[in-house]
Order: sequence, then structure tokens, then C-alpha cells
Amino acid sequence: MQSVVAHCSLATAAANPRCFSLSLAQQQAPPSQLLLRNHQHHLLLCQCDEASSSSSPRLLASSASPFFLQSHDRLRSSGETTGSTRDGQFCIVATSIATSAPPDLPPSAPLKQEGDIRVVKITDDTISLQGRSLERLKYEIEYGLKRGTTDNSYLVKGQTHTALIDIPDQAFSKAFLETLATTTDLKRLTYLILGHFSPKRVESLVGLADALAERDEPLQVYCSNPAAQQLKSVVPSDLLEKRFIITVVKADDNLDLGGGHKLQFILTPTPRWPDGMCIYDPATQLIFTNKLFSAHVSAGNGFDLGGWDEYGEDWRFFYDCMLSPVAKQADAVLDKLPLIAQFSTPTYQGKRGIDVIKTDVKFLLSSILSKLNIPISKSVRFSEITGPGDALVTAAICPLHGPIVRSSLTELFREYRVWTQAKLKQVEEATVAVIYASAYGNTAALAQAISQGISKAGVGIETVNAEVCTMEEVAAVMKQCSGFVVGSPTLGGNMPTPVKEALGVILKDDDARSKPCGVFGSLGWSGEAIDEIEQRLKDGGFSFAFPTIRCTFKPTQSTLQICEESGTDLAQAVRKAKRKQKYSSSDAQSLVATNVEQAVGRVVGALCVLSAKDGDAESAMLASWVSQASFVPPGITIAVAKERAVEGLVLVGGKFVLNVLGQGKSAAASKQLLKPFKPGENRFGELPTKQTESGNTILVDAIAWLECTVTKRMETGDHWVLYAAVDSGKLQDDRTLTAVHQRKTGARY
Ligand SMILES: Cc1cc2nc3c(=O)[nH]c(=O)nc-3n(C[C@H](O)[C@H](O)[C@H](O)COP(=O)(O)O)c2cc1C
Repeated sequence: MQSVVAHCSLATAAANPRCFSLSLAQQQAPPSQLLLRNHQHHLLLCQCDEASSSSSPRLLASSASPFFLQSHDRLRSSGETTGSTRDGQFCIVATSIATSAPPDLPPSAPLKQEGDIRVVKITDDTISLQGRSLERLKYEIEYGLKRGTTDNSYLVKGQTHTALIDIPDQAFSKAFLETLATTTDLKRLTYLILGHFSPKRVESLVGLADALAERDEPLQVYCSNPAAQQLKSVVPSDLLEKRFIITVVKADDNLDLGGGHKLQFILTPTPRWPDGMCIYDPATQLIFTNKLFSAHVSAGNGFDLGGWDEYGEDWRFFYDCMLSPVAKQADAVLDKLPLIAQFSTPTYQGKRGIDVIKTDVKFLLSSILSKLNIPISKSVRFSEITGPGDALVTAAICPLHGPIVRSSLTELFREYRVWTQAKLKQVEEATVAVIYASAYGNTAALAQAISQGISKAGVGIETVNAEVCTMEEVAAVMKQCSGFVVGSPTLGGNMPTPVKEALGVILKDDDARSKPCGVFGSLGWSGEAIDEIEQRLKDGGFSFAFPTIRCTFKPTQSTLQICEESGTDLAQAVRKAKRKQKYSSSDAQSLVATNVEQAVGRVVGALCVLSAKDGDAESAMLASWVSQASFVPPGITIAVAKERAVEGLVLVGGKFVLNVLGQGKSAAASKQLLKPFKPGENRFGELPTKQTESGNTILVDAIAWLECTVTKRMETGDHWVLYAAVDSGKLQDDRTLTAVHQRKTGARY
């Protein structure tokens, strides 16, 4: 007996070809007739004629075997009606073909006003309330791409109970509570589930308590233990006792809302979010992942329409900022989330991880299938039939920020694995320990920017949140690291006890004295904690890689820039020490350029100075890997090393000036730009400069300058290649030829 399960649906956008797919689960097919011999799932993708849905579907992709074509004919005969037919050989189940866009993909609505709430229907009983902002693009490093953000909450309506998953930041409180009242019967709201909680969300929580004040029963809050502690420390205790009942969730607990919505909790702590928790709903196959798989971007219709092309860089940027510094813990978290895109049935069993090689085929299949945008409520039914046992079959990832991930689900999950593995490899080679505590997030933001700078220079990071780590863990990290930074807020004239204890561990570690270190912290007015850490490390004979960073309350953009550059300086010191070690142990030949390197060194471009500014943060670099890339509109490419300070200022949408230096006139600028700089130091020194209208720096002695906007970035080994459109420019000296940088080897500039 062979069984065939088929899913049919029209693609959503009117401009799209009308497509349906046929996915075959088959146990006993003759292997010679199968496209993918070793896998249980086979794909047939067809396209209907635009004019008539009854005309013959055209095959887009299939094994082209008789077996498939026969199945296809049978499917066509059962056509546009819902139902199943049996003929002894096959069991065909087909949905009716929708004639309009599926209801769960509403058209994109423009942002009406800052902080408005977009309501997105995901399934019949799950909606998302998304607070949208274009403003929240400053002062926090993960907003670097400047695409705004969304803060997403989710309402899951079970047969007996309704649960609200996550509560938004204070910026969205008022609009959120108003929208919540119109989208749900608050009397039925039994549970609030917090995948993460921070003091910035108290206002929304208190507002919710007020909105529920009239009813007798308190709201039941489900969250992790660290979130419960945080709640108790920031929400007034009388309010907490009167209006809420807190249940601390343990690993693998669940909560039944009725109608199959038996929510499963998966604890996913990281040093950045010790209270992290994911929630899986088997009824809809939605997973609510809070910060994981988030992106800061507000455009679109709430889903990831446009897929990787549209959002890939946003996801990557968020990951780089927030998760790459905690790669080890991120790896452990991914192990706990064996997500399988709904349509790709895995051949393996077990909850532990996903083998990338095994998922390659599934990746291809599911990415084609997910593009078809079958409404989630319908597609769950089919993937249940072909369900893979104990993996989490997932129709969509519902994160705290940015789009609900549907089309790129497999890619995103897979890339998270790839990025994490790459970071773990860096951790193996050399790491810097980032040890800190932060009550209100300001020191954490500094730690994050420092980590970003370390990561850019290709060095691994071990993030230690002193509040949730044991001192044994601190000691182990200190033994293994090649450099470290310590950060603390000042509270009541002191450093918090966990930082004090961690400092004690560091001071006792004799090996740590030879490792480059740094101190940072946020303060209000006196900053005793930072002074004390600095003094005690100085007294202990530790060597500082950068001047201590003192930040008053919330960091500004230029403070974050200083943090990032300081992190890069520290990482470069660590790498230099490692290189020294390596070369002293291997033969001197390795320093001589190979023939290939010498040949690569003959590739030349104009010698230029790139200058970029963003708010009060400014930087510049000497650049010679520059090339014209387009006539109309005029465009150029330029390679920027990942660890370069200016790199964070030339993200997509960012502007820069390319100053082209002249032959025989480049010495002063080269000398100035090649100097070592302190973090945040002015790069131009005494060079005569002037400004463009947007504030970018022009070198008066350059023979030409171009003001450009970055439109694309491509990752290429240790550099980013930027493609930038030229907005304006001027030839300042028409007699001098362009300077070029002749190199002896392609292994260095
Ligand atoms: C209860 C409390 C006590 C504080 N005491 C001090 C202090 O003695 N000296 C000081 O410079 N700042 C003090 N501050 C300000 C904090 O250091 C400042 O808010 C800092 O940004 C907190 O950093 P964090 O967000 O990393 O916790 C205090 C803040 C609070 C809330």
C-alpha cells in the first residue's frame, strides 16, 4: 500500500503564478522511480494556467518518473474539490483551491503614527498585536540597520482559555491596551505568558492589571524563574499579589488552553536574556521564540514576505549583535529547539540538534513549499499526517521583534546553526571574557557594543552575566580566555555583589595578569563601582588594552562607537599575541608571501580615504580596494575589513564620502589615517577638511570626492564588500593622476 498526501493552494499575490504543490509521503515506492531515493518525501510542483484553473497543470519540478505523473493525473481528476479518493494503490487528500488570497496574509498597511499597533491574523485562533516604530533606531547597537522595529505580542484563543504571549515595551503600552480590548474578550484572558520580561515592560503590565481590575480572578502569569524574580523586583508587591498569580515554569511543562492548544514551554536562557523561554503550540504548529529569530524592521505586512532577500540582512545583524557574543549558550538553546519546517519531514528521530547535511534536501523542499503560502490553519492538517515524531514541526516562528517567519523558516533556522558554529570556531581559537552585571540594561548595552567590536575582529566571546553565573563558572571562563573586560553599574555608591564576587575571582587568578583587559560601566553621578574595579586591577598589575569607559546613564551613539572600537582594540591585542606565539613556534618561511599572494597583490584600485558619519559618531579609513561597478546610476564597490571602526557606519542606507587621493599628494592623508587611534578619536587630525551637506567629511587636498549611499553589502571572508550608489561628487584637481597602492603581496594591504 502506498500513500500519497497532496496539498493544493493558489499562491497569494495576484501577480504570482497560480501554483499548487503535491507532496508525496511514500513508504514502498520502487526506489528506481524516485527522485530522492533515500528520503521519504518527494515533491511535485505544478503551475496552473492563469486564465483557467481547470486547464492542465504544468509541471515545474518533479522526478519526471511515471510514478509521479500518474499521481499527478489522479490529483487532477479529484481537482478542485476537497476530499479524498481511494483506489487501492493511493490515498489522495486534496484541499480545495482558494480563489483569493488566503485570509492570514493581509495587505501591508502603512504606519499611521509612531507606536501604532498592527493586528495580524496568523490562524483562526492566533493573532499578533505588533507595536510598530520607525523611531527606535538610535542608541542601541542592534538598531544599526535603521529599519525601525516591531514589538510583537500574541493572543492564542483556546477552546476554554485565552493566553496572551508577551507584553510590549512602554513605548507601545497605551495603543497596545486599547487594541487588546477591541480584539479579545478580556474576561476570557486567563493567562499571560512571558518569554522574557524587563523593567521597560512594567508599564504595559500595570496597564493590563488596570484593564482587568473589574473582574474577580487574578491573571495567571507563566514565566521562567529569572523572569519571576525580575517581576517581583520591579512590580509593586501589593499589585503583584492582588492582580497576578505567578507560576514558575519548569523545563517541558505545558499549559492546556483547550481545543488542542496544549502549549509546551522550552526554557532557553542565555547570559543576555537569562529568563528566555519559547512556547510551542501543537495545534497551530506555531513557535513563539521571543528574542530568538527576531529582527528590527517595521515594514511589510507582519510576515516575512520577500523572504531572505528582504530580511536576511536584518536577521543576520540582530544575530551578530545579540547572539554571537553568547554563541555557546545559543548553541545549547538551538539544541533544545529541533524545529522542522512544516513540510519537510525529517528522516531522523530525536530531539538533539539537526544535522545540516541531512537537512539539505528538506531545506530545498520546504523552501519551495513554503513559498506557496498555504494558509497555516490548513497546512497544519497535512503536516500532522506526515509528522516526524518528537521534532517540533513548525508552520511559522513568531518572534518578539520583526516579521513572523514563514517563507524563510528553514533558511533562518539553518543559518542560526551555521552562524553559531562559525562563532564557536572563533571561540576555540581565542576568546575574550565579557563579565558584567546590569540592573537597567545600560551596562548591558555597553557590554554588547564591546562584544560587537571583539566579534568584528574575529575573536570569540564568552559572555558572563555575573548575576546568573556561579563563581566556579567565572573561574573556568577566566582560565580559558585570552583577555577580559569587566563592567558594572553603580548602585547606592557600590558595585552589585555579583560583580564584586566575580572581581574577587579575577584578582585571585595569577594567569589573568598577563591577559589584556578593560573596564566599563554605566553610572548616574558618582560611579564608584567603575573606579574601584579599575583601581583594584591597576593595583594587581593587570594590563589595560583601552581606557576605562564611563558612561552616564544610557549610552549615546558615540559612546557605543567608543565601546565597539575598544572591543576591537582588545581583540587585536589578543590576536597579535596569538600570532606571535604561532610564528615563534613555526618556521620563518610562513611569513614570506606565496606566489599567489604576490600575484593577488598586483590587483590595484585607487587610493582613497572613506569618511562616514552617523549622528555624533564619525570615523574614516584608508581604502584601496575600490572599483567602479555601474555606469547608470553611477556606483562603486569598496571592501571594508570587518574589524574596521568605520564598518558600523556604512550599513545599508548609510552615507559616506570617498576622497580620491592624488599621485604624489597622498602621503599626509595616508600617514594620518594609518596612525593608531584611541577609541572614538578624531581621524583627520590636522588634515584640512570641509563638510558635505549631510555632514560627511571631505578632504580639501583630495583630487576628487564622491558622496555615496550604501545599497548592498556582501560578506566576503574577512571583509564586507559594499555596493554604493554615487549621489554627488566633485573633481577638485584635474591635473593630478589618481594615487594607487602597489603591494608586494595579496596577504596584506
Ligand atoms: C537605586 C539606584 C541607586 C543608584 N545609585 C547610584 C550611585 O550611588 N552612584 C551613581 O553614580 N549612580 C547611581 N545610580 C544610577 C545608575 O548607576 C545608572 O542608572 C546606571 O545607568 C545603571 O546601569 P545599568 O542599567 O547597567 O543597571 C543608581 C540608580 C538606582 C536605580
